[in-house]
Amino acid sequence: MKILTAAQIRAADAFTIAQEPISSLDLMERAANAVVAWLTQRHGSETPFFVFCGPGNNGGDGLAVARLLHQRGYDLHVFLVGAGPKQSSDFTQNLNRLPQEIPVTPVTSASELPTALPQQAVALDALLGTGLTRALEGPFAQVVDYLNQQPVPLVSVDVPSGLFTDAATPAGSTVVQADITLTFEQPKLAFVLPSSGPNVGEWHVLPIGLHPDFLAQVTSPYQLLVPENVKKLLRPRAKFSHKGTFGHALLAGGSYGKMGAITMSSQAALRAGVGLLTVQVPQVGYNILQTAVPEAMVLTDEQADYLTQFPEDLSRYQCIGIGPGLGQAEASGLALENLFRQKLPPLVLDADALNLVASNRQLRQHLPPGSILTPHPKEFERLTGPATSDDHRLQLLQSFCAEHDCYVVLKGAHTCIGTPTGDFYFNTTGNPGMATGGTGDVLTGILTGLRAQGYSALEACQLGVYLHGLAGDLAAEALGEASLVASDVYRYLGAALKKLSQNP
Ligand SMILES: NC(=O)C1=CN([C@@H]2O[C@H](COP(=O)(O)OP(=O)(O)OC[C@H]3O[C@@H](n4cnc5c(N)ncnc54)[C@H](OP(=O)(O)O)[C@@H]3O)[C@@H](O)[C@H]2O)[C@@H](O)CC1
Ligand SMILES: Nc1ncnc2c1ncn2[C@@H]1O[C@H](COP(=O)(O)OP(=O)(O)O)[C@@H](O)[C@H]1O
Ligand SMILES: [K+]
Repeated sequence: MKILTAAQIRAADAFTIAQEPISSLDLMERAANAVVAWLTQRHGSETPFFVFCGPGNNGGDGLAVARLLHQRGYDLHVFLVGAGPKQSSDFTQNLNRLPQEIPVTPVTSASELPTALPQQAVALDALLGTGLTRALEGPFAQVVDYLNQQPVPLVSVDVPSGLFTDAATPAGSTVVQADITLTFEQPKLAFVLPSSGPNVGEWHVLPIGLHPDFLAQVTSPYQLLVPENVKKLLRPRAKFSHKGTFGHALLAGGSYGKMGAITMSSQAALRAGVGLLTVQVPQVGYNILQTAVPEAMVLTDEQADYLTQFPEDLSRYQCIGIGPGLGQAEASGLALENLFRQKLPPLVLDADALNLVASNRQLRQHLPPGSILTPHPKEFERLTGPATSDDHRLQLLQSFCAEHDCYVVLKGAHTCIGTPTGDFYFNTTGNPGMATGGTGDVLTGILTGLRAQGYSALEACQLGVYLHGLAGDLAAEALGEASLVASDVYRYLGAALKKLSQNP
């Protein structure tokens, strides 16, 4: 699913109005109906709604929602902020359509608001949407400060008011802290970035029938990984296939005290469906691997505690994953330098392999093209230098991927896959239960296992990142977020694969 800018959404709106055709007022009605359907499914008519409307079409949505909720027997109170000469015509028409029984209070300062909203109420933020042009001040800022302090669920229509959707929101400005955001047709870039995402709360995309021709032809470098698209990448296992059909992966890593990392990567590669797995570990890891992962073959280094070499014959492997638990011994760095000089199958580089690359210019310059790198933000900034904002981080991601012709899986709440072509894919699965040591090692194993099966680098990234998060979600559903540990993620990988393949 594409992520569009505010200008593209306005163009989609205009195209739909002209081509469907539909009046802008009726399009607003469709949007309001979608919001009302969502709200009434979750809140019975005993819930009073307090609806805060700005002067533009976002406020117009709020007024239409108020009318439709009233028709369904809900108690409402509407507050108007900034209405006047600038109000949009659809706002005015919806204000005129508002039944007289609904109390309407124009607000010019916070002192005109109730001391506190009743605890059983829901507040609806329809102050400003994608038409925001500057940081909030005056009555808008006062009302938003007030809303952020109320002990009631706060639901934003389209966008939390005060949040810039496709540019950085000025530091220190007032922004709605939504519990829920009901956004129209397409998610906004600000929803998936770490500095603005927390304001959005849980978000849901409500289709409002924007014209499919426009959505098909509009281009955006930003996409969301959604099950309908990711599912298409899955390759069924043919009846007459055998273990050779599904590739032979090599995982290399582990060091004294860090054998768990490579052990979990190994489990994950197997659960991702690889045909054969060999694991190269220092001698200290031999018994551990053979006991914990009996399905894997194990090669040992001549060193006891860390890796100093890679197997001589690499031609038998379809992918090599390097890094989990590797450590940063100088000899491991030298082994990596030697490796990068050879003709190689596709690589997945993680953790200390990335730290070694970051600290060694030789390695950085000879990064094999087509490699997949899986840094968390700190590892990423070791590779590129510090990012000053979310936008800057995306720029760094784009230039790093282009310069090194590689794929970077920048891990986070919405993991972002950067590509050499400049396209970005944001993940939609995963949960805070996955913020626990070792879940990244599991991802490395999944990516290595998929790449070895013949998925392209981009396919492996999309499928692997999505499935990893989905496995985490299924694990959290069964066990709760706090107790989730990394090994649960590979234990639920089979269930995630099954769920994705059965997605309608
Ligand atoms: N296709 C879709 O997705 C559909 C979208 N729809 C809805 O339309 C919304 C977009 O509506 P919109 O363009 O009228 O903009 P909106 O956000 O209401 O505000 C504009 C007004 O606010 C003002 N203003 C701006 N910044 C300000 C500030 N800081 N402080 C104070 N004022 C400020 C600005 O005036 P300015 O002073 O900038 O000239 C102008 O008067 C969208 O989010 C969705 O809810 C649906 O109805 C149907 C289909
Ligand atoms: N809040 C969150 N929501 C979704 N996914 C998360 C969240 N926190 C962490 N994750 C995921 O968990 C993994 C953590 O990886 P990483 O930081 O490398 O951990 P480790 O090095 O301990 O293995 C990443 O895939 C990341 O996307
Ligand atoms: K809003």
